[in-house]
Amino acid sequence: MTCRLTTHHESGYTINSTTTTTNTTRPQTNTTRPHTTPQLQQLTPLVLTPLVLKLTLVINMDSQRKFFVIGNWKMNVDKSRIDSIVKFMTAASLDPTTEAVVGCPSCYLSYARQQLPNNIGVAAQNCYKVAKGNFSGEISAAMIEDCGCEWVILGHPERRTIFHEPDDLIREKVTHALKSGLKVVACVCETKEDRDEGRTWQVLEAQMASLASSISDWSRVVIAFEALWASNTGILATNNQVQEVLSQLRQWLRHNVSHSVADTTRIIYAGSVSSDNCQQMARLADLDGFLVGSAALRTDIIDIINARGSYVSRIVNFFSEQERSLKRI
Ligand SMILES: O=C[C@H](O)COP(=O)(O)O
Repeated sequence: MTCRLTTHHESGYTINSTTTTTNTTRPQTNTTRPHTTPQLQQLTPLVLTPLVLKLTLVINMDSQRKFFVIGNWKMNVDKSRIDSIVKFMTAASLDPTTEAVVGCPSCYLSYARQQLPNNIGVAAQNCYKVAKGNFSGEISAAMIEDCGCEWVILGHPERRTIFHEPDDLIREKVTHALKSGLKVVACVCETKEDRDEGRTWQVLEAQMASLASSISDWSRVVIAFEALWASNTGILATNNQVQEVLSQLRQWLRHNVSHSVADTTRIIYAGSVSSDNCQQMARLADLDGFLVGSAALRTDIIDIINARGSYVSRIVNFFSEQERSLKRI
């Protein structure tokens, strides 16, 4: 007998439990309890024990979208702070099923790359739209690669709001970065005014349309949505608010790019993500990771990198406990 149980969780995980027993028919005897259903009869210890012993849990970690966490240091580090962050990140046990990256100021890109192990990527926090020229104060995609880094964050909400970068400029930067071979964390965001005035989706849709027109290879792009009103304001976005936007972003990709891009593109959330809220959010169906600011400077980043793994561990532990209980019947 082969029994396949599939549970699809809101996180996007699928747990397949496959059990196999021999096909021998057990003779009916009077020892069968009269009030048990056929299903319960199957669960008698004699049958159950071999079943449970042969239980294999196959965790399909939605292999299409590897969990992605980027800790953005912004302008808050120097070499000594980088050293201390590197120390606690390298000492920790990081979930290998999460892709972990740090966002580093341009002057420390080489330094951070040299200090960090290869399982932690390094991203620049911005770059310009051309390879070289007279653009004082800017850096190019080629320079980022020359520093040994493979990621760049573009259209960060602070670039959009403080430095007034328009959609067109961000689009040109994304086009150039991808053409140069970098991978891009492309950000979209909403402000408090956008939300209060009910134009969240209108604003995000315009940003997405502009970005999408610049993206030729979606496999090298992660979309980051930031609720600016929930970043360092003391207000936290609820899980429902986050899931609602992420789901709309995925639907937008489905309708305007392709089903395959919608299914495979990672969409991550930013806005005061910390040790306290990351595990709850890691369960959201359309959430594939986090863009983290202030918590990336603290050991919180370890919990955040491990947030989805911890959720899976809890599910595995749950099944193990069930197995132990059934053995005790
Ligand atoms: O780059 C990170 C985002 O701006 C979020 O920052 P935060 O986690 O401090 O709110």
